[in-house]
Amino acid sequence: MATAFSWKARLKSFVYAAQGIRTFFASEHNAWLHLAATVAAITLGFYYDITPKEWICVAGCITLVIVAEMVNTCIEKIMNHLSPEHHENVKQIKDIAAGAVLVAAIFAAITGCILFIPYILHHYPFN
Ligand SMILES: Nc1ncnc2c1ncn2[C@@H]1O[C@H](COP(=O)(O)OP(=O)(O)OP(=O)(O)O)[C@@H](O)[C@H]1O
Repeated sequence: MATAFSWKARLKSFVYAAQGIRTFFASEHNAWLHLAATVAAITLGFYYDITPKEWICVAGCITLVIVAEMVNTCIEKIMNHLSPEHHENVKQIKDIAAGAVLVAAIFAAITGCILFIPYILHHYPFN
């Protein structure tokens, strides 16, 4: 039977999720790289005064990559916990999860180039 709805329980879930985000950024080296890329993209966005639609693209890319990395981290931790010994299936699972992050990061990098290169060329004409 479902338990009764409780705002206190919902608030607790929110706090636990925030703890998860804090743990991710405090302990994962890849998270620091994503954070550095995020700061760079936001700085460029303000510097070139990009449009609201372009901000949505930037925010979407940042979110996509960070969410992919968080899910990848979860999969790594689950596999390390359940199957610490070497196994070919574990390798495939971990590599596919890492590949998902790479796909997201390539998409974000391509989007960043399409978005920012015209601004850079416009502000610094080389000819
Ligand atoms: N238990 C395991 N069984 C088989 N292969 C594994 C196992 N653990 C890791 N691997 C594989 O070994 C390689 C290196 O994994 P490892 O997690 O050390 O590096 P990584 O992906 O760079 O990790 P991190 O992002 O934490 O630095 C990857 O191909 C991974 O799939």
